Amino acid sequence: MDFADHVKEIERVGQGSNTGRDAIVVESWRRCLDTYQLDPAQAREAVIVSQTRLREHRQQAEDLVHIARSGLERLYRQVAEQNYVLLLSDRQGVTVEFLGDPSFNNNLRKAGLYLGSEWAEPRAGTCAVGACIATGEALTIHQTDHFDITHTPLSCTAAPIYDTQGTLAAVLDISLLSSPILKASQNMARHLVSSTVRRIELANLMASSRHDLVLRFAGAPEFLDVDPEAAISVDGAGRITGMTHGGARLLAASRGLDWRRPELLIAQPVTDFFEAGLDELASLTRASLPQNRRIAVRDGSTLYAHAIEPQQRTVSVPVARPSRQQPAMSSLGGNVPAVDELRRKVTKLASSRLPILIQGETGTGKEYLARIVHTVSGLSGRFVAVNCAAIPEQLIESELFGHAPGAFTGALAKGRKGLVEEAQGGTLFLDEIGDMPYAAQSRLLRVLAEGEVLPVGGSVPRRVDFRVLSASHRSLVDMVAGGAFREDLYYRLNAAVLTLPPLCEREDLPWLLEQLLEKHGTEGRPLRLSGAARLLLLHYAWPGNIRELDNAIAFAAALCDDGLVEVTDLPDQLSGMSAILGEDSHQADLRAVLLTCKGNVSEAARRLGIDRTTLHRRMRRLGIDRPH
Ligand SMILES: Nc1ncnc2c1ncn2[C@@H]1O[C@H](COP(=O)(O)OP(=O)(O)OP(=O)(O)O)[C@@H](O)[C@H]1O
Repeated sequence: MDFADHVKEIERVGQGSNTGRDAIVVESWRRCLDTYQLDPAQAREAVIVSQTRLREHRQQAEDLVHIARSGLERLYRQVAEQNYVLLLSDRQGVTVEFLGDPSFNNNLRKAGLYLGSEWAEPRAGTCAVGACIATGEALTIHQTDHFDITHTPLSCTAAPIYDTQGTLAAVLDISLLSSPILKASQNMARHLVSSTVRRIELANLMASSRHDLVLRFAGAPEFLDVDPEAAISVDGAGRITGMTHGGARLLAASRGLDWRRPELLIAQPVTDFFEAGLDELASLTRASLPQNRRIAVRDGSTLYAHAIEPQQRTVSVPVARPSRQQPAMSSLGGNVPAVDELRRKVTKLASSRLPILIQGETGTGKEYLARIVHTVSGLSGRFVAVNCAAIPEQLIESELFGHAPGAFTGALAKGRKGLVEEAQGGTLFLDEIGDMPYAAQSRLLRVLAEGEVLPVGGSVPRRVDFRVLSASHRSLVDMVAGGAFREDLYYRLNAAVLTLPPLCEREDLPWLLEQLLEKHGTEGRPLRLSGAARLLLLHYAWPGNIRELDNAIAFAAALCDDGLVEVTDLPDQLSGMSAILGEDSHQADLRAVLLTCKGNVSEAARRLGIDRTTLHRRMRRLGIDRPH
């Protein structure tokens, strides 16, 4: 379909004709024409917000992104081979998290599939994120369903993420730059996105309901403990305090209410919706088999339920908030030779103020190490981290070096300091330095060589004094050879090199695991692992390195009962492995305990808190022999 036909079709729909599009598309086109007064004949470039606004949006979405990350990364791994990119946008439609193949960066950025792109309907016209925000439904906006001709090559599928109070909090989207003609090709994508959202909402509800009883529901007992469809939280007085979107729909359906009106559900007595008292609901714990945990809903249907007791906590700490403290040298790793060697190097280099290039795959802890270097160096200024890949190309110079008064139309009249000056007396950490555009590389080189920064549009340089650390997961040497990275800048940045190994090579994995169990536990009470969960965590290949491990533990912390992480609380890519091990989790748990006790049944029974006869009976039932 060419441009003129596309505009004509939108105009016909605006005049009330039916052109065979889905109702959801027709309604969005009408909103674009009537409410936002957009002109289909005028193509608009994708809008990318400034780095400063992006930072604000990301900060607001931080908790959610942290909880969502494990789900996002898993989804991305499932779809990346088909060339999908993944966006998480906040409720204003601003992309706050992005996962995509960096080799397509330029095309993706142009298409608006990037960090900071703004996808609200009034800005971008009909698109999946915008229509999802407007309707609250999961949907696909395929090619010419888009209002704006700029976006018609794309096929985008999005699902809303609701917070525990039933308000739309974010949108998860997967998009293709080019796609098969048929819209039906995206049905699987919708299914994948929706199930990821379900798990993210469940993790979010678990993380925010530590004092409340959580009830999870499924239509079939087999899925209850592994992939519940809905969940709600209930306080000690039996009132509903939170819900996943599935939970909202379930509650609303049980009384013939509208799920879009969460105020009719939140704070209502749970007994209004189920044929059961609070005590009865609270008794539906894992102590009884899933098939015995049936519960009658007020609309006459039957569900299976799983009650998770509130966790006893004295201080309320949001479990999902990442620590903002500067890590100390001791937190670099366990006492193994490779880490000791790294520690020795860091101690020597930290006080020298030499520029250090930190190398390592993504998620190996490059920024974490940079923070340690900053702590150890004792510099009095701030640690300022800049992700060069996240700043749109046209803004990178003004973000880094600031701009002089009136340098841009619409820019602040007073001018603004850049991030380089914010690092005055401290450390500037340039992450993904390989993504810095060539022109900005030249300016950075001048700053480093002369100790002066010249703001964009300015004529008077200002003196700066800071330590520069940089990192890249790409090989800068190759980039220099290919002419994409300035050789002279490369030599300025890598006066010294620190290399972080991938997680699968780290001998201190058990130590790291303990740190993260402590980090994601409640105050003074680290998370605990079942034997099988520990085995899986120690044997998994960890393609995503420490970040993936960190996310997996954050995810498990949100899902687990009473601080004990079992196999079913781990992200799917791990819990799936238990089938590979060929054992159910009880069997693997017992086996692990027996192994650690070197087959001593009395000791194993003591650790499990049961007597020896019971342990022998369980071993017989599960077909386990004593290890020799
Ligand atoms: N030694 C460590 N101990 C505990 N947590 C760590 C350690 N190293 C890294 N982490 C955690 O792992 C996660 C990833 O670390 P970081 O962001 O530093 O990785 P990165 O290599 O900079 O990633 P990217 O290449 O994507 O920028 C963070 O949540 C960080 O807190």
